[in-house]
Amino acid sequence: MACDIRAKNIDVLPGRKSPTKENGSMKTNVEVDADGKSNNISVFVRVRPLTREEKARGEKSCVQVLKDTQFIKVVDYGYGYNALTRKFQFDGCIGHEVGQDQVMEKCKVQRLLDSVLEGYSSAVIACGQTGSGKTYTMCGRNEDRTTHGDGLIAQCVTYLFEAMKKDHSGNQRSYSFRASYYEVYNEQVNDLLRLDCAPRDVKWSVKDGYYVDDLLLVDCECVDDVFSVLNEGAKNRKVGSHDLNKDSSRSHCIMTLHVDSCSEIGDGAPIVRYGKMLFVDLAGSERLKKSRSSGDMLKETGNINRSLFTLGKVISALAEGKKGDLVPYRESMLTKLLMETLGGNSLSLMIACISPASSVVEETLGTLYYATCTKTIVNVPSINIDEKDKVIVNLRKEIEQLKKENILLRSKLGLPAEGDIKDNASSQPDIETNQKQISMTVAPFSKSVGHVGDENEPDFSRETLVSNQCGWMLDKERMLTQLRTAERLLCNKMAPSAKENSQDALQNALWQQESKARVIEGIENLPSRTQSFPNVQPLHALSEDSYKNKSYSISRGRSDDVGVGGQDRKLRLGLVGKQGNTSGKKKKS
Ligand SMILES: Nc1ncnc2c1ncn2[C@@H]1O[C@H](COP(=O)(O)OP(=O)(O)OP(=O)(O)O)[C@@H](O)[C@H]1O
Repeated sequence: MACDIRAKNIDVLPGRKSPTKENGSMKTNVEVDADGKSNNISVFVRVRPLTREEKARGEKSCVQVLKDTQFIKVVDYGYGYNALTRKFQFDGCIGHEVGQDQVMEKCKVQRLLDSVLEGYSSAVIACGQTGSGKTYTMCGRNEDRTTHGDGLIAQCVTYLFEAMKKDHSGNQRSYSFRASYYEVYNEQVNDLLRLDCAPRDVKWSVKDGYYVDDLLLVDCECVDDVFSVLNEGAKNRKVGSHDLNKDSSRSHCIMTLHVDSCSEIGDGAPIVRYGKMLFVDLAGSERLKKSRSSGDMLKETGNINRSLFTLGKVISALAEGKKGDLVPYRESMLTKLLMETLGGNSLSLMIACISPASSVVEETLGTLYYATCTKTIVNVPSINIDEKDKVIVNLRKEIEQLKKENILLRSKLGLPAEGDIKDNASSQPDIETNQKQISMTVAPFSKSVGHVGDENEPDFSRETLVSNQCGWMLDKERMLTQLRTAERLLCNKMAPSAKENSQDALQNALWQQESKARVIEGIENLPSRTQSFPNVQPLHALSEDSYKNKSYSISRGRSDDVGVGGQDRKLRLGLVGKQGNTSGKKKKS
């Protein structure tokens, strides 16, 4: 393994770096998590009990979870009387006495699932040597591999569906749920839900990074639909038998749940968020001397160990703070597909599974060093949202900010509260009338900001400020109306020409916002009477045409080109699925 924390000879391994915005962001268009969520990858350790065979061989347990459950102690008896003890610290350690039903809570997976409903990408990765309990943790006890078992995936799916039902966000939301399941086997990607097709291609896009092309995405309307997907995948994944595990996974398996949520805030356009939950069950590293794999399994073991070695290199590079091309993601298929999860924009959690058997203490220590490196990796979680929606969300925030500023200015100027002015489209003539009345009231004192009343002397009289403030207020009302119209048009998916109009309206609103921000900035920084007056112009001094003739650029989202192929197919399990890439965003009609 590439990570050389062992060389530093640290017994209790170091704490976390404080989250930084710069570390490891894969995307440039991310919205940084504003809720103060921890951005480090969380790492938990799970120790399985000794198996019947191990007990029969007289194996001793060399692992102990300490009382406060953040520390774990490993005793290496290989040194005879001078047994070497090493202590590690993680977010949590789960002893062999802890049952399946407590794993989700102990590992604080709910936090990740709630984030998925908010539109974040999250991931749970199970790692560890062969036979350490990764598949058991993720999929549960499914000896015949036909039931979903009581593993973490099943519990998470149940939680997600219950949370969607409750919809405790308070917003009116509708959700759509889709699932895919694939494996990375001998550096090839196989769709576990369609065995009849050739290995899938892994492609790259600037916005989504690496993704599996043309993967079957199954629409799931209830928990049982997802369990059917789980069972189908579990049946089809490559499994082999060797001395360390009779049901050993020969591939890395990734199950993805896509949770798209559509929320309507106020009377504005609905905002679509693309949440995603990844469950990664890695194949275990194995020593041929101990596993005694043979035949085809030799090649599989070679590929598993090679890809895990690259994963170790990636983790090690990220832990050292390396970025960009210095992180060797491209060296294996597995690390390409985990790019978002390790050092990307996902909320990630690793469960390092270990065996307590003293005969595999070296492998156990290896897993714990690996996990220690991982906990120093900082991700930059972001909500997955279309560019168009992002513009709307940002405009809404800006409007809220301007409203607050408006209230403040009004209270300073002793003006009545804002509610007196109607703000819907039908009130447009009223606004005009209001404007006239206000202009008449303040006419004797009215001078525009930027106009110099007396040759060199700018007019800072209270009346001028009142006049300007009134003008800006009316502009704001008009902007709000335009923005709402634009939102409504976008929302109603109008004809292309109408879309153009709505785009214009949105652009106008944007431009007016910018101008207004400049004007407000101007008044906030009013110079003293002896200084020259800032070169600003009140918004109402500009005609509609003057800003319509300007050219503006608004970047459009890629929602049209990252999509799910439209062709419906019947799964063997009787569910209707759609082909698509793992980015999972729905293609717009
Ligand atoms: N926490 C646990 N409690 C009881 N039994 C467990 C536990 N964890 C694992 N086991 C048992 O240990 C054996 C190996 O587990 P599992 O197949 O999940 O290992 P794995 O890490 O997925 O191995 P591989 O990498 O070879 O696929 C299984 O028989 C499983 O039932």
